[in-house]
Amino acid sequence: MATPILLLNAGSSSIKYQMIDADTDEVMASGLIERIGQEVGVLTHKVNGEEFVANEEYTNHTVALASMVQMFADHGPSLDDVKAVGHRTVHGGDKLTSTTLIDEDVVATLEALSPLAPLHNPAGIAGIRGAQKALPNVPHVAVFDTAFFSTLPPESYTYAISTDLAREYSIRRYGFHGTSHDYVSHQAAEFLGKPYDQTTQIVCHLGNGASISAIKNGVAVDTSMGLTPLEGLVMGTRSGDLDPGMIAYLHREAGMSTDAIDTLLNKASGMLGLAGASDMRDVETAKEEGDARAQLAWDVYIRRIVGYIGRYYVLLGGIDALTFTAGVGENSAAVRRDVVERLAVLGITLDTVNNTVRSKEPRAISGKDSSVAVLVIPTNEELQMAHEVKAVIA
Ligand SMILES: Nc1ncnc2c1ncn2[C@@H]1O[C@H](COP(=O)(O)OP(=O)(O)O)[C@@H](O)[C@H]1O
Ligand SMILES: CC(=O)OP(=O)(O)O
Ligand SMILES: [Mg+2]
Repeated sequence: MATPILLLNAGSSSIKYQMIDADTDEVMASGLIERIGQEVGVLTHKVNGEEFVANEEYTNHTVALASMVQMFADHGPSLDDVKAVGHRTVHGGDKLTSTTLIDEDVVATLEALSPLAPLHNPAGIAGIRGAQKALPNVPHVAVFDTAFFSTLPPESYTYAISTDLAREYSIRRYGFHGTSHDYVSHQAAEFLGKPYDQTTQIVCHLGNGASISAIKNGVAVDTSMGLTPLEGLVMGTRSGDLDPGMIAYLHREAGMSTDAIDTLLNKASGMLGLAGASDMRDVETAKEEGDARAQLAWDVYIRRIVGYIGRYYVLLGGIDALTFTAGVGENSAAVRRDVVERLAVLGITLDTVNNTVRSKEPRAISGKDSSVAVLVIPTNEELQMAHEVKAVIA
């Protein structure tokens, strides 16, 4: 007996997937479809140590999912044995706050919330529709990025605007990447050998999208993303925090429509806007070659992270662990170095040798004299989702 679960993590231009046996945590297959919507997309399917690659035009997520299904049919494992499909779902608003069986009402709610997660919810819905078509006879389950942050206290989730308006439009801070913050913070406590509910920590999820969370004795109390996944850190293509006055200013002075401003801040800002490249590897290379734009982008990126760590350190009254995760956090030793170097005032130090070791395992990179454990922990949103889906279908 096994409980194979298919997990889909749909992004704006990509779909990551894994098939996991939720009884043993064994990864039965995994894959990535990139550059959806571009002329040539890439589908990489991994099974039994073998890799199969397809290059096709994936005009949209529905087409991409159909190709994924074909990959499973051609190279296995069979989708016939799948017991359930889990969907990473970014914005559940104030109605959908925990892992939920998907029905038409749930899809309608996600559609209504699309303006609050314009890069993510439409992709998630397309993933749900495509997978429902391919696997019509199994439960489909939504796992929400926001769920982990349902514990934020009012002083953290409240924006200082009219309470009536906020209530009418469900305007509050929700937080995202919760599946990752949840998984990684549990791994961090385990790594330290401390009970989760006695561990106070800061987790830096630095991927294409990026967010930081503050977790006090196992309870999420603050996070850098807010009403939408735009607030907070500087990201690949997103600005993160800025003066909200800029929006009206751009509208009036630059004649930009609200849609144009939304696109600017979500898709053409961040590292892309500052350095001309959204991928941190490209920015790092350009910076090392002396590119002044890349250097400035890097400095703005690091400063924002350091500012949030300082803020959360004070709000939490000190921490046990500071953890880096996701694409940049797991792989960029230079980002970790430049962040931790600026935390010396808090007694937090780095082991510069351990910091450069590459590994897929959780590891400590703090200096011997560090007041806080500094960790690198690979995230695994799909594994966390598999456990949550299994619990819902049980
Ligand atoms: N070796 C590396 N050095 C620096 N950044 C890296 C490295 N490998 C991956 N990245 C960064 O990780 C990002 C993707 O992170 P990921 O967590 O997969 O994001 P997402 O889930 O949002 O697609 C890439 O855009 C890239 O900038
Ligand atoms: C919510 C979010 O920003 O997700 P991602 O990092 O996958 O874009
Ligand atoms: Mg991600």
